Amino acid sequence: MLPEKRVARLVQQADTSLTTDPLRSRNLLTDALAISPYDPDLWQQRAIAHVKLGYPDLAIGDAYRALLLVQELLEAHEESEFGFIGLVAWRGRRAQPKDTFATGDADEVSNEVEETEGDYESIPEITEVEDKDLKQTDVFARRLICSSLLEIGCLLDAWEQADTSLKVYPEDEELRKIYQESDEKVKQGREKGVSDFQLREGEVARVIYPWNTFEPDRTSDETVGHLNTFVTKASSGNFEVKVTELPMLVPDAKEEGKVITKTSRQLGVYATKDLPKDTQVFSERSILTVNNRLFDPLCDCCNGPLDPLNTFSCDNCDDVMFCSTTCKDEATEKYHPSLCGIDIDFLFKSAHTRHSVANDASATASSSTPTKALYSLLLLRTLAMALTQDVNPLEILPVKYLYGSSPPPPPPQKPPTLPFTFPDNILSVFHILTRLEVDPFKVSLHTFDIWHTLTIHSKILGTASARHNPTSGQPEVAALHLCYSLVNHDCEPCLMWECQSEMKFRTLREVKEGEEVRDCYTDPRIESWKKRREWLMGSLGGGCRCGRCVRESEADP
Ligand SMILES: C[S@@+](CC[C@H](N)C(=O)[O-])C[C@H]1O[C@@H](n2cnc3c(N)ncnc32)[C@H](O)[C@@H]1O
Repeated sequence: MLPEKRVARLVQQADTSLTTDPLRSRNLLTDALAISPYDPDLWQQRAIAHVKLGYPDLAIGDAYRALLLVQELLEAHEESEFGFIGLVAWRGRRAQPKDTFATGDADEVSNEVEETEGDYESIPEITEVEDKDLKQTDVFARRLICSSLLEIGCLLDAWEQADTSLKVYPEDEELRKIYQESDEKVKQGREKGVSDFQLREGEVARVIYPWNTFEPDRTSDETVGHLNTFVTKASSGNFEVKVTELPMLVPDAKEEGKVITKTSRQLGVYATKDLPKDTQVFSERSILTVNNRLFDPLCDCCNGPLDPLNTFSCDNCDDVMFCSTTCKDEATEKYHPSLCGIDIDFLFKSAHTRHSVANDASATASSSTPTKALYSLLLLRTLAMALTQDVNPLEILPVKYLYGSSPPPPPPQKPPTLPFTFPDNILSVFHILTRLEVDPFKVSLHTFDIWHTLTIHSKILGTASARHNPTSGQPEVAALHLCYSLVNHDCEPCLMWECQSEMKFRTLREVKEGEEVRDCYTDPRIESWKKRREWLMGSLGGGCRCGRCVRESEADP
C-alpha cells in the first residue's frame, strides 16, 4: 500500500477514536508519524490527543513541531530542509479519498516508507486553499501551545507566545482570550513580587507514560537481583537493595492529610552488616557526568581532577581532556564520537548565566541538586551515549534503572509533579537535537521524542548529584550514578556523600545490620523544615515527610 494511503487510513482511525480512546488515537498517530514525519497536521492532531490524555507538556512539543513544519512547507520552494518532502507527503495524504477505509486494519499493511527525491522545480506552487489550510494548522498549533503553557503554569511563556501569535493573527479571538488571561495572571504575579523566572516555571504530571515499554519492573526479583550485582560491588558487600514502601508524597500541603496513608513500592538500600561511624562504605564510578568547563578543568569522562603534566586529549578535537587512557578509551567507545567537534558552548554559557535551580540549590553549597543548565548537559551526555552506542536513551545504563516516576495513580489521586519550563524542556531540547545533527521530526519518534527527554528529565531530577565550586559556590559538576541513585532521602541521614572522580559514602553514625541507609538530598544544616521541603520538592516530587520533617512541622506548623 502506498505510504500516503496508509497514513490517511491511520489518521482516519485516529480521528474516530479520539473522543472514546485518546490513547489509541495517540498511538495510531505515532504510527502515522513514523511513516510521514514532516506532515504538520499529524503533529497537530497528536497534540490534541495528548491534551485529551492530560499531557499538555507533550502537546506543546507536538504543536511546536507542527508550527515549525507549517513554515517549512510554506517555504518548500526556497531553502527548506524538510519542506519539499513534507509538502509532497501532506498533499499525498490529503489527496486520498475519504471514507474508503471503513474496513480492514491499518496494521495489516506494510510499513515501508518511500523516500521522495527533492525536485524544487517540478512541485507545483502552494495554492490559495493550501495556504489557508496550512495557516489554519498554524493558528491551531499556536492556540494549543499558548493554552497548554497557561494550563501548566508557564505564565510568562504563555503571554509571550500569545503576544507573538497575535501579531501574526490579530483577528483570532481565541488567541486574544488566552493573551488576556495570561496577561492578567502575569500582572497579578508581578504585583505579588513573583520573579520572571518563577513566572516561567510550570508543573506537569510526573508519570511513566502508558506507552513507555522501556521501564523495567523495578521491584521484580529479576531487577532487584540484577541491581544487587552492582550494589554489592560498589559497597564491597556492605549494602543490598530491597523493595521498600515509601510514603506517597504530594506537592500540595493541603492534601497531605488525605493521602499520607498511601505508600509507593520502591527500592531502598540496606546495610548487610553493622557499620562503624566515620567509615567509607561505598565507592562508585560513572561516565554519565558533566561539568562546566569554564572553571578548573576536569576530566571530561569521570570529572576527576586533571594533572596538568599528564592529560590526554581527543585525537580529533581540542575540546576535551581526560585524566587517563582508560577515561579516553571509554569516552571514545561510549559517547564522545557524537559530540566530537560539535559546538555546544550555548549550554555552557547558559550554565554560567542561569544559576536558577529547581529549588535554587546554588544557595546551598552542599545541596545535591544540580542547576537546570547542568540538567541540560546531562541530557546531552545521555543522548550522545545513546547515539554513539546506537541504543535508545532509555535503555542505556544507568538511565534505565534510575527512578524517575511511577505509573499514574488511580483517580482522584493526583500524580507527583515534574517542574517544566518551555525554554528548558522544549526549546533547549530542539536546540540540543539540532546540534547533535538529529532530525527532530524523524528520529524523535523512536529515540528522541519529547516523552523520552521528559522521562530522562524526571530521572535526572530525582537522582542526579551536583558538586559545587568551594570558592564561587556555583554548581560545577553533575552526575548520575546507578547505585547511589537507589539510596532514599532523610533530613537526618546516616550517610554523607562526596563525589570527586567517584561517588563515595561515609557513615555519619554507627549503622546496624538490616537498617535502611539514607543520605540527605539537600543540606541537612538548613534549620527551617519549610525551606528544606521547598528545596526537596523537585527531587522528591512532593513535600518531605521524613521523621525530622514530620516532628518539626508538628512542633512549629
Ligand atoms: C534517588 S531515588 C531513591 C531510590 C528510589 N526509591 C528507587 O526506587 O530507586 C528518589 C526517589 O525516591 C523516593 N524517595 C526517596 N526518599 C524518600 C522519602 N524519604 N520519602 C518518600 N519518598 C522518597 C522519591 O520518589 C524520590 O523521587
